[in-house]
Amino acid sequence: ISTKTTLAGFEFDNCLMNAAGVYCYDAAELDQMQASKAGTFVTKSATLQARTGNPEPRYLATPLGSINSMGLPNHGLPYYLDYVSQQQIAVPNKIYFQSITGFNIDEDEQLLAQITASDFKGIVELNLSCPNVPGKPQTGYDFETVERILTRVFEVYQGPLGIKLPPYFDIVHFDQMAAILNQFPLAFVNCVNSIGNGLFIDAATETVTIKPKNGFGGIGGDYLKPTALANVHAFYQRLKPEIQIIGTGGVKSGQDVFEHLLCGASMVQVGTALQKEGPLIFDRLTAELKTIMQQKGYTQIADFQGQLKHLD
Ligand SMILES: O=C(O)c1[nH]c(=O)[nH]c(=O)c1Cl
Repeated sequence: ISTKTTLAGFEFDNCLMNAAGVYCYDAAELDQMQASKAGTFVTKSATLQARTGNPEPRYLATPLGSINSMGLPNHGLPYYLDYVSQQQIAVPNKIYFQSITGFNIDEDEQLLAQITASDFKGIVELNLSCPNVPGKPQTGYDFETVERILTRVFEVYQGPLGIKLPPYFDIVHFDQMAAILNQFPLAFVNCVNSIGNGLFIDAATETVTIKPKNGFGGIGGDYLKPTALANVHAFYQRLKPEIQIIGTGGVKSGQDVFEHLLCGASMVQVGTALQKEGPLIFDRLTAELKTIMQQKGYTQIADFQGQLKHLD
């Protein structure tokens, strides 16, 4: 039974990896991802300059998930390009993901120019959905800007590239976004980022639980799964077949992985549960997924990927 997958023309030994932001801030965390059963890793979203991010506390694990307002803390793009360059030599024949996010279209272009000038051979994940930079809207909710950015991106960058989208909650938005995305040679669309600007409070102290933005932050975990599956399936149904789907959100069991694949995902990312359990989670999720596949008589992901049945 195989859990390997293909994305952007590359084969991965396992269809599981981290979600950007989790276990990917520095070399120590990325080394742990490299040593895990994950098929590959994506770096923390990198910006032109290193950032310390928002004041702490800025992350809280809750019984059903997590809330975060990290504020894009990262070492800057050169740091991650250097790390990936080393890994391309140390662990060759493996394709890595570099997540990037600019604060405007010119920064996106500069980030891509740096990647082009480097020896990076992997896949770019352009993050259009950070909900936690005070004063900055989530680009993914501004459809005209998304179209403008993608037009410029594909004028300047020739390598495999996909985007990380926020969750949408309206069928018309799925239709409108898909119509925009189908114009571009995207390798993938990653659905979804956290649900932006949720609020988790402590009734005992009558206080919010994270410091930035009066306690408002991105919501992950169990709360997110039905929305994540809907976004994966909605875009799977609407996008041209050349644009594959990465499924992210609410994954903490092999069944959750199976559900994302059934909805149309080709790769599945793990965030909140990885933060809680650590990289050994990939051993557990892979074993649980294989058990489910075996019980159903499947030997490879293609046997059931995207085959979610409707009630017609
Ligand atoms: O606060 C963050 O760093 C952050 N947090 C998220 O939940 N999603 C993102 O894309 C980012 Cl960039």
